[in-house]
Amino acid sequence: MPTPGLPRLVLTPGEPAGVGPELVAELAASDIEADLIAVADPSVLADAARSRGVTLDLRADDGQRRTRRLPGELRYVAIPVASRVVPGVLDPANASYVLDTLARAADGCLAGEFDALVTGPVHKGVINDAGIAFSGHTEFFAARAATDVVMMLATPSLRVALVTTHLPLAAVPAAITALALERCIRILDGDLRRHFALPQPRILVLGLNPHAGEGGHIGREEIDTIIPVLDKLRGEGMTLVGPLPADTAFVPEQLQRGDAVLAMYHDQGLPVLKAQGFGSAVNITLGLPFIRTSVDHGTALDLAGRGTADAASLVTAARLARSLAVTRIRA
Ligand SMILES: NC(=O)c1ccc[n+]([C@@H]2O[C@H](COP(=O)([O-])OP(=O)(O)OC[C@H]3O[C@@H](n4cnc5c(N)ncnc54)[C@H](O)[C@@H]3O)[C@@H](O)[C@H]2O)c1
Ligand SMILES: N[C@H](C(=O)O)[C@H](O)COP(=O)(O)O
Repeated sequence: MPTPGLPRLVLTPGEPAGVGPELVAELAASDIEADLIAVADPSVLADAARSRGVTLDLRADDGQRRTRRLPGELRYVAIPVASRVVPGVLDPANASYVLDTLARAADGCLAGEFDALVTGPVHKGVINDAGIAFSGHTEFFAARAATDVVMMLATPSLRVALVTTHLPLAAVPAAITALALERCIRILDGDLRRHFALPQPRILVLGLNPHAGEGGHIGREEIDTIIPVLDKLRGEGMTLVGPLPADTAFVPEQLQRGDAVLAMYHDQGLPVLKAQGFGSAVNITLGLPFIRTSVDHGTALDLAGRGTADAASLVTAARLARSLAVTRIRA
């Protein structure tokens, strides 16, 4: 079979004052077998590489698929920042720049220009401070691709997916509707089969309330919404365990029963995953028509420009994106 060449991974460094640009430089210095194309201001990448002590060979992307990339080679699609970047100092003037990089990268994936997207961390607060409503990459790409998605974070031994993502805790119960839960489980089940070679995924579904509602005495969402959806989908052949009390669902004996945990909200599932694997976990958006992986950490403004931030999560995210892209290209 003729080799199609290297997979083309598009990278968005995220918040320019955060650690994202220097981590992209570090990734580019690695020997990952993929072409790397950053959508960014090339001067931000060059400054970040210098601060990291990394030598980059930066060139504009010509759209061609290459068969070889040497460590240090990084292509770029240029988008200029609006305001000079000072590491560690947020500037709302650059919020549109960040979103423009996400939009360009996603559109390139949708058009087949790139094989997968790997994102660095954005600062949600500064984008909102600039007057632009934004709750996260996951929601942004879902809107861009006009599809439903599911956020899942993974370490080598734990996968945690979320029914709801970035919304106030007070808004969570109303967001867990039968429709939303059913859509979420269908996407999770389907993408675990498609991308993770699990022919019959076993999903551990958490309850919303303490003790999964204690038979209705500590909340009724399990009885009124979650159990009926699980029963319906089990009837279609899915393997769904639960709803489980969240406090004991992550003990090793329980985790052995499943391939992924489905948490009802962000801080029900992610603290456990990050306590186990912070810095080397990957965030994957399921349900998109393109592959998107991301770091498990934020902008780490306290570390920006120092050259000490750990690139492990970005490197792991890029390796997973590459592997998923190669599988897709060969299929
Ligand atoms: N993938 C993303 O886009 C993403 C993920 C999480 C948080 N965020 C955003 O990042 C911003 C800051 O969030 P936060 O302060 O809660 O989390 P954070 O991950 O930026 O920082 C938490 C702690 O972890 C450390 N840390 C983070 N990344 C590190 C790395 N690569 N190497 C070493 N140490 C690292 C930081 O120094 C800090 O002490 C927020 O706006 C948040 O929304 C973005
Ligand atoms: N919820 C993610 C986390 O805590 O790691 C993070 O905020 C990034 O989410 P997006 O990929 O949707 O920006």
